[in-house]
Amino acid sequence: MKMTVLYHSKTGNTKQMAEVIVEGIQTVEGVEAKAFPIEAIDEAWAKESKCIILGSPTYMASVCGTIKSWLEGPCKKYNLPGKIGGAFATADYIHGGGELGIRLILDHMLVYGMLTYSGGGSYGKPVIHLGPVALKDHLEESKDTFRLYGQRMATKTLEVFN
Ligand SMILES: Cc1cc2nc3c(=O)[nH]c(=O)nc-3n(C[C@H](O)[C@H](O)[C@H](O)COP(=O)(O)O)c2cc1C
Repeated sequence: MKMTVLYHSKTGNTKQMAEVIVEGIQTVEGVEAKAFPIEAIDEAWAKESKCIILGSPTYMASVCGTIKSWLEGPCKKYNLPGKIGGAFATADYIHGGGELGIRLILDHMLVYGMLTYSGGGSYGKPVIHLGPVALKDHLEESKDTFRLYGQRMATKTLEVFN
C-alpha cells in the first residue's frame, strides 16, 4: 500500500522532517512511502496513495504561500476524496504558529473529503495532537516523534484500507 509525504522547503528543514516521517512509515510492514517536494510530485504514486501527508514551513503563523496555492487547485488531480490526510510543520519558534498551519491544511483536507488523522492521544505518549511541529534549532530532538507519527499514520492507513 502506497503513502505519500509532500512538502515545500526552502532551507531544508521541512524536507528533512518529511524524510523522517517516511522512515517511520517504512517500519510498518505492507506500506511503502515516498516523499516529494510539492514542485516535483510523482503523479502516479500520489494518485495511488491511500494516505497523503503534507508539510509546510510556518510563514507568518500559517502555511507558506506555496502550500496554500497548491491546496487551492493543483491538489485536486490526486484523487483526494476518501484518502487519509495528515499534516506537519517546521517553525523557528515554539509559539510561532506551526499548529495553526497544520490546522489550515487539515481544514482544506476535510473540504476535499479526506479522512484527517493524527493519532491524537490514542497511542499514549508522545501525544501528537494535530500533527507534529519541529523547531529549526531542535530538529534532531524531534526526529523520534516524527518517526512515530509516520508509524501511526501507516498503521491507521493499513487498518482502514486493508
Ligand atoms: C517568510 C518567512 C516567514 C516565517 N514566519 C515564521 C513564523 O511566523 N513563525 C515561525 O516560527 N517561523 C517562521 N519562519 C521560519 C520558518 O518557518 C522555519 O525556518 C522553517 O523551518 C523553514 O523551513 P524550510 O527549511 O523547510 O524552508 C518564517 C520564515 C520565512 C522565510
